[in-house]
Amino acid sequence: MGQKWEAEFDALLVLSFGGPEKPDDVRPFLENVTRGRGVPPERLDAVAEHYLHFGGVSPINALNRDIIARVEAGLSEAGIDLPVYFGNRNWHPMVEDAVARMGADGVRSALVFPTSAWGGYSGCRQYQEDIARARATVGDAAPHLLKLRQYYDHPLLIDAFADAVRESATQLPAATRDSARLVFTAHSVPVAADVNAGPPGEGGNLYSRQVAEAARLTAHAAGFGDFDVVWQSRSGPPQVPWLEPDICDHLEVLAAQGVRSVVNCPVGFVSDHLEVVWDLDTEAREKASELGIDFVRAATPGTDRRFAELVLELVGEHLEARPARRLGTEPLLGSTFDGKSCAVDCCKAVIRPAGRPAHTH
Ligand SMILES: CC1=C(CCC(=O)O)c2cc3nc(cc4[nH]c(cc5[nH]c(cc1n2)c(C)c5CCC(=O)O)c(CCC(=O)O)c4C)C(CCC(=O)O)=C3C
Ligand SMILES: [Fe+2]
Repeated sequence: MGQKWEAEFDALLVLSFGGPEKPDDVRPFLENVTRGRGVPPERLDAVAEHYLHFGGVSPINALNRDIIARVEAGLSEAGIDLPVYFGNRNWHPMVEDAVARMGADGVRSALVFPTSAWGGYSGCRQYQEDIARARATVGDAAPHLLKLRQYYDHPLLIDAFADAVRESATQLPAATRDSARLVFTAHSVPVAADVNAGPPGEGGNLYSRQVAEAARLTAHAAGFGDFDVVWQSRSGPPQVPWLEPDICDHLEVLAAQGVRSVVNCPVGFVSDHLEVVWDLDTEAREKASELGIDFVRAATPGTDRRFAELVLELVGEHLEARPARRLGTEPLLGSTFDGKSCAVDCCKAVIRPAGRPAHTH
């Protein structure tokens, strides 16, 4: 069985978002991210500050290299000879360069592991577009690329989050630990993008539905009955509605209800990206402290050994036709060939020029 797979796929590409690795990278990186997306310049200045606060270095590339090292170790332990490549949408190593190198190395056909677990435009379809663009750029030498599926409810991911929730709760002061409120966060997106998320005619909101389901599964596994799902890291002009409430506004509501401690689980992020270390560990923590709330943030799963095992399992679904292990019931999509979308208009982009109101006549 392994032979059949090794004949069909001769490499694995880890496809991610990318981030700056020195101060001079920050502006060009942000321009790549926001080209044509209507993010106001004030927001870009603020986000540039966040990166510069950390010396102009995003944690994301190093975290992805760690994941790749563990995946390579797992593959070699399993006796699978499959070289792993690394490419990003927005910063070096760029996916176009990775795909060019794969072609030059004689790779004909490869699997692609995306570092986003989710459906939706930003979390899924845009990665399909990256694959299609990279193949088009490289031309005839480009390998065929099969993107692996969404994995937001994989038991290895949920277990890693649940252990992290339990572990971070133990860091709360004994006096407020037992009454702690569990608050999940994921990256906000425009409401219109969430409405478009999923195949047309299947109810929409695929991203927020998957986030809600992952939160429920994690809370249950961690032994919490009550929990909230809120959002973080909004951008875009103020008149465009995004998923709400924001974590910081929600902390005010919780404080007014008498909540004295919060366990925050960034269920929407696989690693400690800048959004985690800035928007949560800096801004939300400061807000909580102003409100007199004890605040702890659960670890992300990227550094957990189970995350590399998850990558190997997804690869094994193609190697050995293993059934997809999952805990949830929401639609599970996102695996397509050569950057096609899952369906016509699946997770369609919402492009609106900066500053223009949603409805004009
Ligand atoms: C759903 C989602 C994920 C999760 C899925 C996935 O992982 O892909 C994600 C991940 C990430 N987003 C990241 C960074 C940024 N996202 C931005 C802007 C935006 N994100 C959006 C959504 C998402 N983003 C959206 C709808 C926008 C508006 C503009 C647009 O429609 O594209 C901007 C522009 C400035 C700002 O407004 O913040 C930056 C710098 C980084 C790297 C962080 C690091 O360096 O560690 C990562 C992993
Ligand atoms: Fe983002």
